[in-house]
Amino acid sequence: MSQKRFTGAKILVLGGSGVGKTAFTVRFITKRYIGDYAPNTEMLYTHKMVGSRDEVNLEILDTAFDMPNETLEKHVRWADGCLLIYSVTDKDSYQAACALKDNLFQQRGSDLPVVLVSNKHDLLTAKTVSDDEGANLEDDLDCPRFQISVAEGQEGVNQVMEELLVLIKRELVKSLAAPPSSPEANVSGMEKKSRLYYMKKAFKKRVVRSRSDIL
Ligand SMILES: Nc1nc2c(ncn2[C@@H]2O[C@H](COP(=O)(O)OP(=O)(O)OP(=O)(O)O)[C@@H](O)[C@H]2O)c(=O)[nH]1
Repeated sequence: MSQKRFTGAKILVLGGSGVGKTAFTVRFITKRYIGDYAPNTEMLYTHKMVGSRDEVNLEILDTAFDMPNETLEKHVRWADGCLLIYSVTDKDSYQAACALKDNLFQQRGSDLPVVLVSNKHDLLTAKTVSDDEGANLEDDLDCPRFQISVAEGQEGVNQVMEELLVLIKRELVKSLAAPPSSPEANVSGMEKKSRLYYMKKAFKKRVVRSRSDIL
């Protein structure tokens, strides 16, 4: 990402097997839904978004779910923002998203903008992931969640990308406003963020527990 102006961003697309990572990426870039994609392949796409005032160059990395851990870590370090996708018809993909969430937090604290995407909402009769489970993960990630169908429409895909770009821009502004710091200071800042995140989670759990004690 440019250090002074928002001219581009690196976007990581993560999620379990067959959740629609490629369908999402291809739909965003080409505005088409083909329906049949090469399974389990990693692909880096580049895409230029031309607005009324400026251009933004996007690199979008559509990942394969079964990548080695070192590859995942390298991708997470590379990214300016991340789409974490699960399928509402596939509980395993929800569990995979939960595991990926832990990985993102361990590496980047809360400084990596994430948008959670619950896909395949055209198949609600086959739904296996509840709204509460989706909301819990959204809460844990402290990020926006969109419920979409890549198959059925372009609008949800565009909204997801717009939101992620807003969050990435916000993170850029924040990093420009922060005083320059040493690499050591960065590490401890990140640890502080992770610690804060886990404290927040523990506090929430305690509040829920004491509420259920009262009831
Ligand atoms: N019904 C429905 N099918 C979808 C939707 N999005 C993707 N699919 C289908 O789900 C299958 C998997 O989609 P992909 O885009 O290949 O999923 P992926 O996450 O890239 O898969 P891997 O790379 O193999 O992990 C394909 O048959 C898609 O057509 C959706 O919103 N609704």
